Amino acid sequence: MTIEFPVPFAKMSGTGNDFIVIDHRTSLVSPEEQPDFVNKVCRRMFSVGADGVIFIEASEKADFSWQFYNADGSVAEMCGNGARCAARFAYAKGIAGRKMSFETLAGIIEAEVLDDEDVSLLMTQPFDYRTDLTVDVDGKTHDLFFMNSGVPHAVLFMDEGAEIPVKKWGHDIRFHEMFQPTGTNVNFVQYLDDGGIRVRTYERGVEDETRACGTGAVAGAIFAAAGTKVESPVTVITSGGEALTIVFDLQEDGTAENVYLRGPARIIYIGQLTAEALQ
Ligand SMILES: N[C@@H](CCC[C@H](N)C(=O)O)C(=O)O
Repeated sequence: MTIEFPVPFAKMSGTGNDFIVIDHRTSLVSPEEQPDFVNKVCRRMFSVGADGVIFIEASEKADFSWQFYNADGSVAEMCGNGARCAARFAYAKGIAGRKMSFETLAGIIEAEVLDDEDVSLLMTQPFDYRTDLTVDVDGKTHDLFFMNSGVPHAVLFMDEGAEIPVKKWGHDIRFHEMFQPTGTNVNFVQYLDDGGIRVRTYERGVEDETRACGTGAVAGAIFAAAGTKVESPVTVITSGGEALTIVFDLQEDGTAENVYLRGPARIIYIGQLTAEALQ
């Protein structure tokens, strides 16, 4: 194994979506080792446990670059909650100032660390909108909306108060043939009385419901606004009960421009991974 132990890291939480963030400007884990390393350190109860791992790397085009991994060791192009954590980490470590930009596989993200623990992100432009799809779940046909807000997202609107088996339905849709070979994240959206929405997300690469998903909140908010039931800024209540704010310019055709995602990014603890974290 080409891993330089101990590996310093920060455990971070973006509205309950939790990550291990590693300053990797000096290489500690070789690229070939990274998927297995991630898979092992993300195991809850046996290691640190997290929804993903973020390696902060040097960049020639921006303040830094990142490599984002889901808990299962798969690479994702973007992660909204992880991006807020990466920005807060970079600011805390002096890698970037309050206002920064960083490279992701989805494109350059601009971020600003605000006065409190909040971070605001200018997201990449969503694309691949589909509003003509349906899917059969639990013996019923549901309208399904789709976009790529950095990563692929399916969105289903559910009645308020409906019991939603997120893990089962999410899994079935994530692996549905219409989304192969890449698969999709799956969001279940409910309108709230106060004008906001609740979004519960089944995440690809975690293969379960997570406590929050930033790019999923973006997709849910834009489709909800296109359906004229909410307006930007949209407050999204996540599965973990915390709020994200999505700001965007809705276009006449239902697409969105200038999409911002704002919410907390907390440094829970810092530590050092030993080789035993991989056992
Ligand atoms: N939790 C993230 C999304 C992470 C990537 C996703 N699981 C995928 O593989 O597409 C977010 O906050 O956006």
